[in-house]
Amino acid sequence: MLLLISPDSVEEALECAKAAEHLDIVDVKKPDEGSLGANFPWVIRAIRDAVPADKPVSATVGDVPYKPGTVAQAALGAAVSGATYIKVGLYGCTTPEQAVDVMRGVVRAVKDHRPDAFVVASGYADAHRIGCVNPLALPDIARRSGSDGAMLDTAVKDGTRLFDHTPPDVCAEFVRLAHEAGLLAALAGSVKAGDLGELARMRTDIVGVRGAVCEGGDRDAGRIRPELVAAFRAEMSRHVREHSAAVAAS
Ligand SMILES: O=C[C@H](O)COP(=O)(O)O
Repeated sequence: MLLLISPDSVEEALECAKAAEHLDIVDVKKPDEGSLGANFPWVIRAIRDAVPADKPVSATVGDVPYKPGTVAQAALGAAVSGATYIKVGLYGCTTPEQAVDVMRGVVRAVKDHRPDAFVVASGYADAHRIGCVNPLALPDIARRSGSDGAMLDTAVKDGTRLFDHTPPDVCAEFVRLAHEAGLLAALAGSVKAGDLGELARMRTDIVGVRGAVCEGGDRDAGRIRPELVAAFRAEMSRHVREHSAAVAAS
């Protein structure tokens, strides 16, 4: 299970860099522009320069509208700026067809520039609150568009969490469908250390967090702290080890 951490600035990325040994992916976003808010190209570039070269940088392209051309161009901007994971929040897509349209444009724009980049189609666990595509439609959207991964986050950061909207059995089905389609499955949404057992058992590939590694658990007012990243990682590794031992014993 990989750990993705989302700083909102170069300063926070430097805090992440202090905990580099405990994380796998540094994810650039701008939370004040939405759950998957896009940051400026120069911030992505500066964060790429600030974190160790062996840590991939991910960037969110935004909570995007159904405008395939606009989104493809934005995704290319993120890739040109140094991100190798490109995450697109399919906020304005109300049907799987619209979402596939958007993601096909993104895949082409990004992979023409950088074939080894990793494109992630992101939906929302609380899709019912915003009227976008259903969480379980995401793996097929990612597969049909040639994306590399499917992800769920929460659209509304109001204290409700991934499992409040998409219970563990539905998340497990999401992961199963993603794996069946040959994709990586990423889950986020105010995930806390107490969720890691479930996430390990369902064989989640990437867990994305911000609030849980910020001071006071506050993703807005709190800042990312390296010691919280280290503690979260330790808990994650413990659950992965326990799950592997249980599988080996069964
Ligand atoms: O991609 C991960 C998100 O930044 C998750 O943020 P959160 O844990 O504060 O919901």
